[in-house]
Amino acid sequence: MNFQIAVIPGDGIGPEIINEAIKVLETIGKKYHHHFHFQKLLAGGCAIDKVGTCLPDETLDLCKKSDSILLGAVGGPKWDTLPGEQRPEKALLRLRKELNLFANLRPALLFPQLKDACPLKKEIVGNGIDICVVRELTGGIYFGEKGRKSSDIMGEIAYDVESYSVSEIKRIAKIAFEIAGKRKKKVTSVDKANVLESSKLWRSVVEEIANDYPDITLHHMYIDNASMQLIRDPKQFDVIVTSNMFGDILSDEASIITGSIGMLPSASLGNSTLGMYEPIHGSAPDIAGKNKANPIATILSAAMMLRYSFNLNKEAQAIEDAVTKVLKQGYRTPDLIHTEMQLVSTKEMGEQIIKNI
Ligand SMILES: NC(=O)C1=CN([C@@H]2O[C@H](COP(=O)(O)OP(=O)(O)OC[C@H]3O[C@@H](n4cnc5c(N)ncnc54)[C@H](O)[C@@H]3O)[C@@H](O)[C@H]2O)C=CC1
Ligand SMILES: CC(C)CC(=O)C(=O)O
Ligand SMILES: [Mg+2]
Repeated sequence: MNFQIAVIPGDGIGPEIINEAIKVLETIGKKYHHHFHFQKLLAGGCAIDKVGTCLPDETLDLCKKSDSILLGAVGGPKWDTLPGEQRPEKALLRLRKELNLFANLRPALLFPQLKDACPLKKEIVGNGIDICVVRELTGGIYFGEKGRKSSDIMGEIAYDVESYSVSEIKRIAKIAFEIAGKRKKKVTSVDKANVLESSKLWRSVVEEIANDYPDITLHHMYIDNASMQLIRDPKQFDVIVTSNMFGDILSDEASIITGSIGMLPSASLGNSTLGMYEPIHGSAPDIAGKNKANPIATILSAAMMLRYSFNLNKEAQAIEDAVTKVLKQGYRTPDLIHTEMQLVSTKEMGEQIIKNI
């Protein structure tokens, strides 16, 4: 089969990790007789430098026309002083919004081979950690009204508004319950309903949706407690459903108990098969250009693309199995390294995964 993939390498480590994911997909294409056509597109800081805007119209158009999108990361210190609307990160927010990719799935899976890289005690980790964070992606505080005003009494004021509609909460809650139905049948909805009005609505709508899923257990948890429980006893979680900002933060926290932020992939989905797939991490300016970044999160994101956008389940599994084998063989990028392991670069990790497909 033929698939048109829009590729946005972006900034920092973006191009390095994307190159490895493309090579992995090409290998899968050859082995299973699919033709993946990659079209590299500009977005982020590199687009600002080249054409003066973080999301050129052409990029958005071609993304809309493609079968799926694979993205590295955008942003970096070079563009940090730009006003919010012009920053590279705005490209990402616009892509998510324009393509209506409201559901961000972030599976936090501790590979058994990485137990030594997990900072938690062995008795806490037990047989492993397997959590799916379902993050609302096109609403909440990242998209609310924002601005500056001045007050005679307080001086300059900056504000960002968090708001959620019933329909936005319903559609993300349904996705979380559907996913939980295929897993351990437990949803933890994370909010701050003891303080925030938007969270009170969130909680009541999630409860309403839960009535349609009688075999799924629903728990509510405040975000502050959830952040602590994730470290104290991560095994209590199956599916976590939460708002845009809480999900952003909690998934970075979840990533480190799987060994490294370089391990966590994501799928951003909407109502069609068009999805955007990207690692959960950013452009990692501190290691950019050094061939040190862990490409596994991006390669696993490519596997999610095969599964969710193209329905190529055995091909996705082949990538995931190859990652497991490489970890078993002891290959580690610097973020995962500990004693007795074979230190490899970004490129070498990609090559080892390809060898194992
Ligand atoms: N999806 C995206 O495009 C995102 C972009 N950003 C942007 O990225 C830039 C840097 O943000 P930071 O807060 O530093 O977060 P970051 O996720 O880029 O990096 C945080 C830490 O994790 C490490 N790290 C990240 N990915 C890694 C990988 N694959 N392998 C090994 N180590 C890795 C970095 O070296 C750094 O020490 C900012 O401009 C930020 O706005 C941040 C998050 C997501
Ligand atoms: C621009 C940010 C919202 C990106 C980010 O941190 C994320 O999606 O995880
Ligand atoms: Mg983030």
